[in-house]
Amino acid sequence: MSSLLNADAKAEQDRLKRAAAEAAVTLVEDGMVVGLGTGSTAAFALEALAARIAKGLRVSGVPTSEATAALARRLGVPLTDFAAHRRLDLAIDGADEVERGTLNLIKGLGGALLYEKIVAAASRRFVVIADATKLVDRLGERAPLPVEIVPFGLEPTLDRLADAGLAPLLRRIAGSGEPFRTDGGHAIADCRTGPIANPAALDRQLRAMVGVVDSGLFIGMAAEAFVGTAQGVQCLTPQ
Ligand SMILES: O=C(CO)[C@H](O)[C@H](O)COP(=O)(O)O
Repeated sequence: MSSLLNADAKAEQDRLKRAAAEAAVTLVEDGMVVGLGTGSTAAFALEALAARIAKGLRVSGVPTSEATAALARRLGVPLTDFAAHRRLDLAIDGADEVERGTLNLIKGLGGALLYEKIVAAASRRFVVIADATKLVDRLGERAPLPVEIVPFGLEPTLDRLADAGLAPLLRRIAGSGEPFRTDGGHAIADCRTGPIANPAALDRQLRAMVGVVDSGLFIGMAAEAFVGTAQGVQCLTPQ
């Protein structure tokens, strides 16, 4: 019974993710170079983009992960890279938490935060897509904060995160027992922060730590968030 309820809730969440993704993909114009996000919501956006390409839209995409690149190839979405395009017109990506008002984000539970941040930073317009469960009053309320770290010196870096009160847990590939590695070859520590009072200060503190590559905090980067709700898709802008 409860697994049926869970299946229903998951189907509804997927419906809202898809609706948000489809709304964001309407922003894509002919000739654009688009940053392609990672995760289940971003996969719905890729499907919507592929459907428009099948009808004649000409675009190319820069993927934020090998998984997204593989899906894009399967769906027939042409890929390009930063060597050919230093600036992207638009990037569309999911998020683990979206803070109401600021549109600051936690990203990276899918393990692609560094490449996602590089793509978002290189884009003229960065658009977030999410279902309503991702909206929070304060970042860190529900999701852990992923922090990407260099494997060399992993243990002292984890100690540094623990000394900062962040209770880091290493992300592991389910079942294998091996530490998870990002496409860039780094490890990820998921940190329990609780509600974060000053995300910009925490992001600065983390990025200043030896051994830390980047944090999953995306501060002041999102221009809009398309959020799928039971009442329809809301387009939020930073207040
Ligand atoms: O940051 C991410 C991957 O690194 C994803 O965008 C985030 O985890 C959301 O995933 P989903 O759309 O599957 O809920």
